[in-house]
Amino acid sequence: VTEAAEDAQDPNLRRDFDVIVVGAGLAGVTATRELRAKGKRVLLLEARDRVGGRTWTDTWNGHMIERGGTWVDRLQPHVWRELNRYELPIMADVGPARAFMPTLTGFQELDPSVAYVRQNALFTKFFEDSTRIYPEPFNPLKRRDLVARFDGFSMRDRLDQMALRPEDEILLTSWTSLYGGTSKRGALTHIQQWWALSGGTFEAFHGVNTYRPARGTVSILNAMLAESKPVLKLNSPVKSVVQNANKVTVTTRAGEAFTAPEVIMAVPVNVWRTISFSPALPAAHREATNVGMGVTEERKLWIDLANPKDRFVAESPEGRGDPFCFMGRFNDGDPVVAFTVDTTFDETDGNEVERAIRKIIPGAEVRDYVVTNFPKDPFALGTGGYRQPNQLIRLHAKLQQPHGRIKFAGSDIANGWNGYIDGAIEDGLRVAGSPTLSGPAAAAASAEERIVVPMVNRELYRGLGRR
Ligand SMILES: Cc1cc2nc3c(=O)[nH]c(=O)nc-3n(C[C@H](O)[C@H](O)[C@H](O)COP(=O)(O)OP(=O)(O)OC[C@H]3O[C@@H](n4cnc5c(N)ncnc54)[C@H](O)[C@@H]3O)c2cc1C
Repeated sequence: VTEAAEDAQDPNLRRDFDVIVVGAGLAGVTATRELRAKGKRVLLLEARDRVGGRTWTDTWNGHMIERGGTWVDRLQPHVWRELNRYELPIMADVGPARAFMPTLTGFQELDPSVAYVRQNALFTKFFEDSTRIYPEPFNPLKRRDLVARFDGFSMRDRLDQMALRPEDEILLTSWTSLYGGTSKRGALTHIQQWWALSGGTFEAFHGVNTYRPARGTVSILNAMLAESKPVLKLNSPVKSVVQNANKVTVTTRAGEAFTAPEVIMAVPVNVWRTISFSPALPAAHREATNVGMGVTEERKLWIDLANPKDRFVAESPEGRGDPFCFMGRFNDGDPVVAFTVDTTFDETDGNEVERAIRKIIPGAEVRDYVVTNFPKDPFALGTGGYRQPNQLIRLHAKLQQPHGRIKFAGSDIANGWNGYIDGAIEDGLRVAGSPTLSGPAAAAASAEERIVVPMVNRELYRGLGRR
């Protein structure tokens, strides 16, 4: 059968492709679009019945909710460029009217701008070396020598080194635990790089959690897929990937086999260990997937609170038995979003959930809630990527290396906003051989103005509050 004759066939019946992309998250879909633009015949295999992976726009009790990744920002040039390219509208959270912040004995209610000023000073000190060790923040190993000095540090080590007054330290550990799973597990260099990517200011570091696609993160994926029209097979979890000198055979759990000279694995690092590779993965890849790169503690809840009904934010310190490190309602009428990394907390028990919120806000009343547990999901096995101490220098560059005919992609191994939507898109570009953005190119993408950007006041808590 000639290639032209094959192309005339229904592409859904093809078994042989130029590239097989495994995983239809933002990295896999970005890579697919780029390869389609280069004229490649691409098969995109996705385990779930939906695209998007660790982003998941859903409807719950009449609300559009994001069960995974949500916020995007101008400082994240890869996603910003996509929003502009497809003219996808964004919205800004209005932000909280009240802040519940931890004290040594409980919580106090503060004006959000007061909480913001306090945290600003503490975060700025926490991050004081960050822009120096990351002079080119999209190139994490540019100053390998400087980064090496911090590579073994956890965020807990940094807190210990700062020797803060206890009442100050507890204003930081909601964040260091949320991002790392625990402050001890999370590498200091990872969050330092995010700070450098934010330009080294608290306004921007906090502010990257302000805007979100008004039609959901799924609107980015749908726009990319509509443009590139790959052969997409949902409900097709890949079981094995076998390569020989000429081609790779990818077999699904249902026993369907497909071949291509090149395969892109755009599944989470933590999932690699559940797929059989022949020959076996290189040592660095095996280590990464066995130790884990996606945070394995985090669960995200959307809560219908009958009381209070207003906009608020609440933060809890690590290790004190207050399970929701971060929660809040940022728009009138929205449900409350809450994150927990407390592995002793049973978020499936509604009484426990209500009790935990009442410790912060007496009289809180839970009407209903929904939990998303990506760490328990076999196709995620974790939430956003976040390295552990000593992983950056030892593993990062190696994980981007191909294994024969197999390439790897994903936010978990991205150079820039690793652990974010932007990192997934960046890494999808990289693996497809398309240019990624840094330096002046990143600045130009961030300056794009084809979409309307609601004005926010970045001097308020979480950079919010309309001007
Ligand atoms: C709770 C939570 C909150 C977050 N908040 C933010 C935020 O506000 N802003 C932000 O920028 N980022 C956020 N992130 C991070 C962001 O969502 C991720 O970094 C990004 O979506 C990862 O994209 P990816 O393509 O690298 O991986 P994934 O989205 O995980 O895509 C991998 C795909 O591979 C598929 N797959 C897995 N195994 C197989 C298999 N065996 N066969 C076939 N397919 C398979 C999966 O189903 C999935 O579709 C958050 C993440 C979580 C979980």
